[in-house]
Amino acid sequence: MVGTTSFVKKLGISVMKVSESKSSSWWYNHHMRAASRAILERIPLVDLVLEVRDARIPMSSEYAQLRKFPSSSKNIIVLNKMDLASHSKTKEWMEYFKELNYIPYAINSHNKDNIKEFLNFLQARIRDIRRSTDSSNTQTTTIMLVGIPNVGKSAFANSLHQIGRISATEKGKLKHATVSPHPGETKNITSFKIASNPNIYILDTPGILPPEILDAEISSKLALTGALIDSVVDQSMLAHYFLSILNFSDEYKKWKNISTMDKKENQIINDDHTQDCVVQSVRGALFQEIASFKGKMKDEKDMIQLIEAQFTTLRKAFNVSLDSFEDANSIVATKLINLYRTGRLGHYTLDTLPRTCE
Ligand SMILES: Nc1nc2c(ncn2[C@@H]2O[C@H](COP(=O)(O)OP(=O)(O)OP(=O)(O)O)[C@@H](O)[C@H]2O)c(=O)[nH]1
Repeated sequence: MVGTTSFVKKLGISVMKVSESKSSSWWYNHHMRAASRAILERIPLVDLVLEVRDARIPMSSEYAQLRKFPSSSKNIIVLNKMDLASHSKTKEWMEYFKELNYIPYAINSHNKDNIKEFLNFLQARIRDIRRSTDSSNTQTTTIMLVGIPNVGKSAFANSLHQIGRISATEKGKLKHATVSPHPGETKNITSFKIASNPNIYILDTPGILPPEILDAEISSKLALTGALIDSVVDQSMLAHYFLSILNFSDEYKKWKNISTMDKKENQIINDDHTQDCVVQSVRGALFQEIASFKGKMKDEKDMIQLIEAQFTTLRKAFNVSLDSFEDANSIVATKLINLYRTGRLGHYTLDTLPRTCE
């Protein structure tokens, strides 16, 4: 992955639509400004801040506004969506954050056991804070979740609320945060009880981005992981970006057996359009294109040729048969990105650890 970073820069891939990239701060509307102000006002008042980041981009998903506060033992970095990131890279990132005196914790918000372990860790942490601040008699602790859009704050808040040790009536059958694959769905700060005696409340907050993101590579990573609304992103360029990452990785090598299936089986896959069969078909198509590639990955022209060949094969794999080349490519791109975002095309950590940068 180290080589990909500079290569993607060389390719000059810009995933932002031209009309959008011209206007600065296009995502920072007055809702986000107001929410950002409300969050910043509350941070000094809460007992603990959980900064939720996306484990696939542990650095690029930083909640930059937290830098306005002195680094504090109150802050924990939650690397959510660990199920979508490279397991070994997540471990390395955890070590890196520990070296910087942060408290990192990797999690999959959809995994009950993970959430139970996290709750135990959280309660131990709260006991420590109470002891050190001489507030052991305090009956209520308030924790705030902060983060950029779509990192899974609401899914995390819901899971903590559902699994937390509180009575069934307190769980309030109807109370849950809005979870959505689209960024910017959380509009207000909402409180959820996650433990009783002593009480712990968690505040779910709207996702906030910095007013400007000047680095094209960071915006590509934010777009690919779903932190930016898709309407401002060129889906075809985003798919190019993803394919360049995939082609440089080792993930596709696991799909070798799919591509060696005999033609009859391939035919069945192409006729069957259940999600699993489409995924197999896509993996096989991507592997085959890379396996038959004669050029050099590090050569920009060769890489672009490979990606274009992959787009053509993917039209078949996704069963897209439109006459217009642009429409077909944009459908392929959208479908490909969806598969990546649900983890069906491998596990990638897109950020490179600072000490291993080229
Ligand atoms: N695979 C996986 N998906 C997750 C995880 N946590 C959340 N998601 C998914 O990520 C998407 C975004 O989750 P949300 O909880 O709505 O994210 P948010 O940070 O509250 O988003 P905003 O409203 O933009 O602030 C949803 O489709 C969730 O189901 C996780 O640990 N693993």
